[in-house]
Amino acid sequence: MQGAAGKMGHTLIETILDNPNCQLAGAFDLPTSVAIGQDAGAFLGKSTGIIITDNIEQAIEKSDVLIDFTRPEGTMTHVSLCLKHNIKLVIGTTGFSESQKQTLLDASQKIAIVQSPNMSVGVNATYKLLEVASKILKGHYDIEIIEAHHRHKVDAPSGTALRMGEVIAKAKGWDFDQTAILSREGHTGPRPSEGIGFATVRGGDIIGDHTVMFAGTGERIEISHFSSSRSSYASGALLAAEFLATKTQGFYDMQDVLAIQLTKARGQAKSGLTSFWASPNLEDAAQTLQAQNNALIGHFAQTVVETRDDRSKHLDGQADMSARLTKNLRATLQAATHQLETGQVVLATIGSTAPFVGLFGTVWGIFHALTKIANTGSVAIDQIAGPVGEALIMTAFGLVVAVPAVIAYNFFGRFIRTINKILEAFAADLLHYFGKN
Ligand SMILES: NC(=O)C1=CN([C@@H]2O[C@H](COP(=O)(O)OP(=O)(O)OC[C@H]3O[C@@H](n4cnc5c(N)ncnc54)[C@H](OP(=O)(O)O)[C@@H]3O)[C@@H](O)[C@H]2O)C=CC1
Ligand SMILES: O=C(O)C1=N[C@H](C(=O)O)C[C@H](O)C1
Repeated sequence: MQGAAGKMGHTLIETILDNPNCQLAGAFDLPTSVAIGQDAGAFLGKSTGIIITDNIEQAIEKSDVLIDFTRPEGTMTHVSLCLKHNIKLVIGTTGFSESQKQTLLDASQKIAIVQSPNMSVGVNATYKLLEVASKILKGHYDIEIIEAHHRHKVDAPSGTALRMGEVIAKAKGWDFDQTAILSREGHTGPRPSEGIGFATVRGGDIIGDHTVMFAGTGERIEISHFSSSRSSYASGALLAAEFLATKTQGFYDMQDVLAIQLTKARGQAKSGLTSFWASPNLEDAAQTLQAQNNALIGHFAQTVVETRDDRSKHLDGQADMSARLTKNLRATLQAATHQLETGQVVLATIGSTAPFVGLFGTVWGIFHALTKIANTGSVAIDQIAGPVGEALIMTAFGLVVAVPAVIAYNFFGRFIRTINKILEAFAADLLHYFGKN
């Protein structure tokens, strides 16, 4: 964990300590930080045994993944260390220049990197809403993005606002660099119709608000996301770290990590099969799939190659090809399914817990109404209406959050089952073709 004493550093440490799948292996910060020498959990009153150090090499020694929420110049140093020690990287830092972005892309040829200006599930779902809105609002709707953050934020517009602009430009078929109006001042002239305007607000402790306005004639549509805690960024970063467990190299974003990109996975499954069966041999197939960044089908091809070449004297290597391939393909299939289901867990949790928030509200409101009646000894309507009204609002809130999550869960579930069927059939074909020799 780099930037361990920062705002995101603290939220991440807290989230890691609560996550049974992750372990804090090291924490470091700048030599000037007052936290150097302290236990990483000290701010929580906890002892983790991990001391915050300014010696990065020492801190990353025992790590699988480095999580970086710092500044672009810090990230550049961390990338070169990760390359040196072959460590995977989750990057939440924003504000990179074009050449810094290229450095990250180059590094991803050798190590696996997830980089996203916003790791929250909600913001990544919002990108999808923006894509749809941009496509269906075909008339004259001017697009403006307004973002607000705390007074300490150093980059503007926010990485999220810029990504929202890129998503919209892509959906519209516009060139983002040509259409983005990053700021306005003085005599600007009228607004161009093919333009994406940006406005930045900085103040107080605002965690992160983004609103995209589609302003038409006589009407306006707004799509907003408001963060009320940094924990959604932190849990997204940990999902990204888990996602990297099966990756050796490549450049990914949260759309790859979350189930939102299941459509992409289905496309990959179909196109990967075409490339695989069109290849002259297994090695070529594995190479083509790697070049296409098609890990989904690529892992299956790789499994067949590795099983065929396994000459080990362990029990594993002694069984006949059919038995070994069955076992290894089963493991590959399970890993692929687990990967596809990652985002499902988040949706299932939201869908199953949100109604309880509503139920809690109902119980709380009725309890208050009864307490008032008991204290005053009278049953006046104004004593009941307030608490029961609040109870109903809480109940409605629980349902408003849970219902879309359950719908999304079912929708993605159908997608996953379709992809699984494709992969199962492919695994059976591979066994049939390569299981004998
Ligand atoms: N992708 C996402 O979901 C999110 C991204 N962010 C991004 O993460 C970054 C950090 O945000 P936040 O935690 O709020 O910021 P903070 O300023 O609170 O924390 C940054 C930390 O990084 C340290 N740091 C600063 N410069 C360097 C450097 N050159 N090398 C190494 N470490 C350095 C700071 O040390 P010191 O304090 O001693 O200077 C501090 O500990 C920002 O770019 C922000 O935009 C934030 C939230 C969510
Ligand atoms: O600096 C922040 O705080 C945040 N930065 C990210 C960004 O620039 O988009 C993500 C989030 O909005 C919080």
